[in-house]
Amino acid sequence: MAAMHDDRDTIVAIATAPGAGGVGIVRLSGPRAAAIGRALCGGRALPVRRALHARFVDADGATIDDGIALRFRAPASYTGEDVVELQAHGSRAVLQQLVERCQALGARGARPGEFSERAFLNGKLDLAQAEAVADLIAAGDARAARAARRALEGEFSRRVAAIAAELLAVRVHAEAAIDFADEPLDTLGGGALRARLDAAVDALAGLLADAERGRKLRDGLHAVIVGPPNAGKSSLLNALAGNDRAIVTDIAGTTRDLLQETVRIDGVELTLVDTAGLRESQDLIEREGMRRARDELGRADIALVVLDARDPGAGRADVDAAVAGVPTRLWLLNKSDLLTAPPAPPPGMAGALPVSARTGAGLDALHARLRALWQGDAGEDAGGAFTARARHVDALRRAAAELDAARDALAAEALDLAAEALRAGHDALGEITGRTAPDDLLGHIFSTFCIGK
Ligand SMILES: Nc1nc2c(ncn2[C@@H]2O[C@H](COP(=O)(O)OP(=O)(O)OP(=O)(O)O)[C@@H](O)[C@H]2O)c(=O)[nH]1
Ligand SMILES: [K+]
Ligand SMILES: [Mg+2]
Repeated sequence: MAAMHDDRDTIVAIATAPGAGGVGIVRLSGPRAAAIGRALCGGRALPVRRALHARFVDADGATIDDGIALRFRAPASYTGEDVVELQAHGSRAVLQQLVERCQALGARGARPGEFSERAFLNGKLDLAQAEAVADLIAAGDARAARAARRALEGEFSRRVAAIAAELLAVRVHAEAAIDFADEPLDTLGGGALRARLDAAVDALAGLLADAERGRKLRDGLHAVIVGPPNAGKSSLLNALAGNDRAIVTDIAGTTRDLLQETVRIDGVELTLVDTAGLRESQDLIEREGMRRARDELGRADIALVVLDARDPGAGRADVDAAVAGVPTRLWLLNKSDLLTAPPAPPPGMAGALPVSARTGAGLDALHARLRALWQGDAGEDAGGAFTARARHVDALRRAAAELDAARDALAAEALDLAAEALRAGHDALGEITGRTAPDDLLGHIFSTFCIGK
């Protein structure tokens, strides 16, 4: 991990959210933070970790505002550097003047996420923990916030690090055995080696499953609405979202492009994507729409399959093929308002729900079904759940593939191949905590943070 950099510049930003508030905070970090803070407080030295009530003054001593100054000495601060926080009245004009005064005194405006980036570079947080800071700030409900806290506290990182350490040990053992290639592996502790690798494979599989749940906790569920033309897909999107975003007409093939809406149903964040109806068509635009629909299904947690309740078999073949790979499929028999008797459940559509996008009938049952799915998927908050990101899941999957390769290589007594796969698996895990993350990935991650964080 990088050592602390005393040659770094000192950065400044407003740390509180835009808009007026009772209190607003300006944060400084870097070697000149204490000196700049002192100058702003009219030359009064800032005590460490104690509140100082002070007047904040400009260059000619005129008061900008009065408030509280707090100083943290490196390395015992959020960034690991000298940090000063100025709490003033939460006026944008006041906070901006304080920032400008800090800049005149030698600080530089911080880039988005730069405080967290410095915390990462100074070893205060690993990358997954820094990402958890951003996830905590963005958490939409208490459960997501608790899960982000757990990731921030290192719950996720510790499990990654434990597996990484195990892989390193197995690799060292395998590399040592390469020098004795004439001897059978079993006389060189091959059995123990395989057992350790098997245990690491199991631990990684468990972590991957938890990270996939954590990804859903963070991102919500991704539901794609599909079905034959005119079944009422766009009408259903509008009914669930409570607006009229999607164009609805009685012309088959109305929807061409993907249309996305984020809705919150019983506390569950759901991304809904409306798609073009699936059918044989020579129309170029419509075909491109269907291609996009199929593509989108590749990212779906749930397919909401909308069928016309009066003829649920119509167009089924295209739809069944398109949703075959989606983890969860929910069959909706729409336009149930046009039926005189409840529809008989069609074959192969266990648990099909009659609904009506027009009258709203059955939508409560659909909400309940989605909620149950969410709880089954993301897990009840029984403890241990942590937030994770798609990039973490991806890295864990790559690590798992490398471990499989290492296992095969060990079985074939190809020790050099096994060692190579173990190294690649170890590197994939290192991307999660940032140990082996390339600079452009780091830059990308921190640039998505807000300024002042
Ligand atoms: N009676 C009744 N009509 C509905 C219902 N849902 C949709 N419709 C009607 O069915 C027609 C098609 O609705 P859309 O929502 O455009 O259907 P779609 O599946 O998005 O159609 P495409 O985008 O063309 O594939 C419209 O005339 C709607 O008013 C419903 O629940 N009941
Ligand atoms: K239509
Ligand atoms: Mg439509």
